Amino acid sequence: MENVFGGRPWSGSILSLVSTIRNDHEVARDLAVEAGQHLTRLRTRSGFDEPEVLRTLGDRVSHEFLFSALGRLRPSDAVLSEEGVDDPKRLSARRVWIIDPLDGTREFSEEGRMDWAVHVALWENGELVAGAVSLPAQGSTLSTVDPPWLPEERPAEQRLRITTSRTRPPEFVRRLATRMGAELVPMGSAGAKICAVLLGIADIYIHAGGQYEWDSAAPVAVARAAGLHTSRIDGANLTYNEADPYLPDILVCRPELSSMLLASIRNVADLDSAGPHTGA
Ligand SMILES: Nc1ncnc2c1ncn2[C@@H]1O[C@H](COP(=O)(O)O)[C@@H](OP(=O)(O)O)[C@H]1O
Ligand SMILES: [Mg+2]
Repeated sequence: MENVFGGRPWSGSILSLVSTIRNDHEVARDLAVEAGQHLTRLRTRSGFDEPEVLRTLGDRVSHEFLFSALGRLRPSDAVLSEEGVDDPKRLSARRVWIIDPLDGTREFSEEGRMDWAVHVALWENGELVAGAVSLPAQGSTLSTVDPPWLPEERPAEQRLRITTSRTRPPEFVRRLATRMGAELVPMGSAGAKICAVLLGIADIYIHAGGQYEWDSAAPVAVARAAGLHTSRIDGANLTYNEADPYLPDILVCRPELSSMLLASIRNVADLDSAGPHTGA
């Protein structure tokens, strides 16, 4: 029997067609993984003698791969990328991919560091609906295809671990950690830090003082799917695909810690505004 195009029966071609149709979760995961493979090859080929060149090439190679792959796989969707020109069409688009082609660019250019990531998220009608963070140097990818199980709750007597920027930790996070008797876990890359909370390496990620939507969209999509608390540090919702993609602060933590943390953050902020001698 011939098919409508006069060729051989369909069975083989349907199977191969089905295997190439991926849902949005799988697209996010597969693209994050493949971009990570490009970055790993680049790192091996280039070495670490010229970190600035490696950083520039890394941002560009990964952005170009992701941008063209999304153009092929999801031609009707808009893209907001850290490394791309901001296309105003995204503001009226129903679906927008928010990507950070290389998060933790500084760490990527330092030999031996494993705290850098590729972020791919999909925003649809006001919500993050899919996301993936690949950690190529750690050999792992966390995604909404199969969100990770949260690790066991830690016994109350154990010190909480707050992961924060390795190179620019906000001063108030240091004060918060001191007041709470918590330990700081410095690390590069917002994605790597949120994955550290997902994997039980830390309990809390806090940032303030500057960041953009692409730094957190994909890891927040995975964190929410896994059941973590995600918000601004004043407890407000994190919203994405805003006209201005600046999203300067974030709190990600195990859900049972969120009320206590938001109250502690408020206290530290109140003390800060009361005067420098009261803050420590
Ligand atoms: N004050 C600030 N202003 C703007 N971006 C910031 C920032 N602090 C951190 N970031 C961005 O957040 C990501 C994680 O930073 P950190 O490792 O210091 O925690 C980095 O993304 P990129 O590596 O994609 O540029 C970094 O540029
Ligand atoms: Mg980033």
